[in-house]
Amino acid sequence: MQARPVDELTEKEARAELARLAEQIARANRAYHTEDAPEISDAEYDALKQRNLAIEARFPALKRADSPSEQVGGALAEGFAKVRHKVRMLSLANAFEDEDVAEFDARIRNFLGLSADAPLAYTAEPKIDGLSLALRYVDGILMQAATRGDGETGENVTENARTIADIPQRLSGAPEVLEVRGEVYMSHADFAALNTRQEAAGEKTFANPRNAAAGSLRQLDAEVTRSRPLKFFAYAWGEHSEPLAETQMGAMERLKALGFQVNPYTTRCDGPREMLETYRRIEAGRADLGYDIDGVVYKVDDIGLQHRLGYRSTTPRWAIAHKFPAELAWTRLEAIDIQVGRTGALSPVARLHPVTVGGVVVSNATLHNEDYIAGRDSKGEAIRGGKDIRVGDWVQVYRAGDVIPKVADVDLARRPGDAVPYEFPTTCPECGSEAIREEGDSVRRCSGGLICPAQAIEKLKHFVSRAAFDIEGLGAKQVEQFYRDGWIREPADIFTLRARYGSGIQQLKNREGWGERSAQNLFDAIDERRTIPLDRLLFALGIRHIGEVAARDLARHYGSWAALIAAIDLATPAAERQRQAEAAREAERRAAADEGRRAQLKKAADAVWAAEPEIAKEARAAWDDLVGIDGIGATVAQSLTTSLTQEAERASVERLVAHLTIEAVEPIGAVESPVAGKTLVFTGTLEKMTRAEAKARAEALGAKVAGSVSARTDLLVAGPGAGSKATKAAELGVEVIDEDAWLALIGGA
Ligand SMILES: NC(=O)c1ccc[n+]([C@@H]2O[C@H](COP(=O)([O-])OP(=O)(O)OC[C@H]3O[C@@H](n4cnc5c(N)ncnc54)[C@H](O)[C@@H]3O)[C@@H](O)[C@H]2O)c1
Ligand SMILES: [Zn+2]
Repeated sequence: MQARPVDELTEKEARAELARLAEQIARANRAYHTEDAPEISDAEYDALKQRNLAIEARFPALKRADSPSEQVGGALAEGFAKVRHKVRMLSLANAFEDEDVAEFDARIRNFLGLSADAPLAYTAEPKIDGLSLALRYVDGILMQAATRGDGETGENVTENARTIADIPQRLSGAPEVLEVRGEVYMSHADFAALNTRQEAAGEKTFANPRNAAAGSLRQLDAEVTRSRPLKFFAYAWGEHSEPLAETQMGAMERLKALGFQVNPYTTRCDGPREMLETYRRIEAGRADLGYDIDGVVYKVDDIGLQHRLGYRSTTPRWAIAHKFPAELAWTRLEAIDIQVGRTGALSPVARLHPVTVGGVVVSNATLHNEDYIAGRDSKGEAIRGGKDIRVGDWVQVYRAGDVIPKVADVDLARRPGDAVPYEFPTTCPECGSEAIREEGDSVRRCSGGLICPAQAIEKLKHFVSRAAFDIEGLGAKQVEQFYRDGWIREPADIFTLRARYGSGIQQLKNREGWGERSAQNLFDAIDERRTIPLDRLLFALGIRHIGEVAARDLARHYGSWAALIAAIDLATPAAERQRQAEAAREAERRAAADEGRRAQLKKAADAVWAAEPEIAKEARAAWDDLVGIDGIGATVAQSLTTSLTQEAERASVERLVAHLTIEAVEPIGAVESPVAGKTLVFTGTLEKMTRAEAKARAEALGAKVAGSVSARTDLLVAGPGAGSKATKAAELGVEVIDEDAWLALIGGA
């Protein structure tokens, strides 16, 4: 799907899109970081993050409280003890183009107040595609190893780390306290051998070396980790009782002297030109390294400057990851299959002649939707120069350290003479119901609803998934089996399973794969989930557009299931009216040629509301309240009201809820600091740091920095030459302090 250019978005569209992006990114993070099983490609993920950043840059006011640009990694997996990091473990900002590197240099000079020709050195080193690990040594003895987790708290994997040969158990000549950080990874050869062994043993194989490394390190049984050939490169440090060196290069040498592996391709560079040369050299040697790298990391060499530059919410200002472009290959498209998803979406899947892309054999790829196959985007505009995709075509497959590959291009010169345009089905291949494509939707959907077995099964799978009810022993496979046998047709049936079959556990025992013990465990696991937080329940229902983030927003707003349902019922007539008004407006918009007429028609559409005084005030208020929730918006609200008031669907939800105790959800906490939550203004000349640096420090401590003084200002930091702002602050009774007092307040220079 071709996304709309960010600078064409209206504020309303931007808000809705930020919500959607938060959703998609949260989901990808969970799959990738928590479950080691990514669902989208890295390139696709990076594109989502970039777009989110671009929209936030254009509409700073719309930035969400739970913005993905403020988060690192994913939730911790269950079963590990938690380790709170003394120094946060962060992510890296990305560069994709050469210009981004020059800009990175310019930004740093600007921040530090350095002229364009002042010397400024960097290091360039391969970005290892593994997972980061923090090793804590006290008096030279390895005491603790922790994964990054969400950056604040990681998983304790000490015993697992002790099994890795590259990780020294003892250091001599190290500072009293030293936390060494680096990347755990697996070589290509070890990865291939591991997959062969896994396959022979009938165990799951890994999609790529990164997943294999992450899955192997994060094992509850360290003996499993021992059997996996993991390696480790050191490249950073956390808490340390004395400095390692004055430069990044020096620190790497010191780490090497202490007995760590450091990457031999790390190079000192005198500026962007040398950085790009090093990037090209590392990229050219990539295939011969024997392990995966996904880019080059540049870091300011001078550690003193690194300290001054400091951090944004999730990334250091003094480093950036320059990513390699995605990997591509050509192969033949053998067939197009249609899969039916949870919301009835018909998704076309390309069956490919197997081809190796970036070290992974690819035989399926997504084709997105019917427009994509036809060579159009959702607006009807040409993509790929308008080339359609046909069975028999040679297609370009695109992958970037990822799992679901895509078809990016078609070679018309190699198109077989008898190839015909693909005809997208207009009935559901699973249940035969009509498949409808609504105005403005790029996806065709099966209209069968709950009678469509594909939708019912996908809904159930979603219901029991990790982020939803997470019922131990009831995975996708079991759900399919239970559905086929007619034991579970809808979520409520899960909670009556024991009542219906429990007395005769015999029945379950007689089935493939179930014993007395596992049946009993399943019933117990189900009982454990009879109490469920409201947000999880909402997410589990699998309503279109309601992902984890929207579910949490709704749960926080309404507090209880009863309040939510009451509000929805109340808002529904208004929702319907709104839908009609929008449909009218949309139809007119398409008909209207010129501005004047459009305005006239907009008025007419607005009149739909005006002409309906019987839509009670409360309905309107309930609707406004719903769409007013930060991050919800009309699309989510419509989906929620439509699905929860649709008769069969509502009945099914009511049957489910009757078995549950639903818990309220608490709001999130904030950073603790003397300026957290306060609004600050800087004015005059600061002498110890640039304005940018001061602002960054304040924001890192949870303060908001405003450009002008108002009644909402809590504190004015005024350097010499402060003018009208200081006067205004005095008038408003706002507290004014100087730079030294400011430094003292935030804990020194
Ligand atoms: N496919 C998906 O669904 C999905 C989801 C989430 C994240 N991702 C991928 O994960 C990455 C984003 O996650 P991220 O927050 O870990 O950011 P990142 O991988 O872009 O950068 C930060 C990480 O780089 C690693 N690193 C490797 N070599 C390094 C070196 N020499 N110096 C410093 N750091 C080095 C560290 O582990 C560090 O935490 C991206 O590549 C993204 O595409 C993919
Ligand atoms: Zn169907």
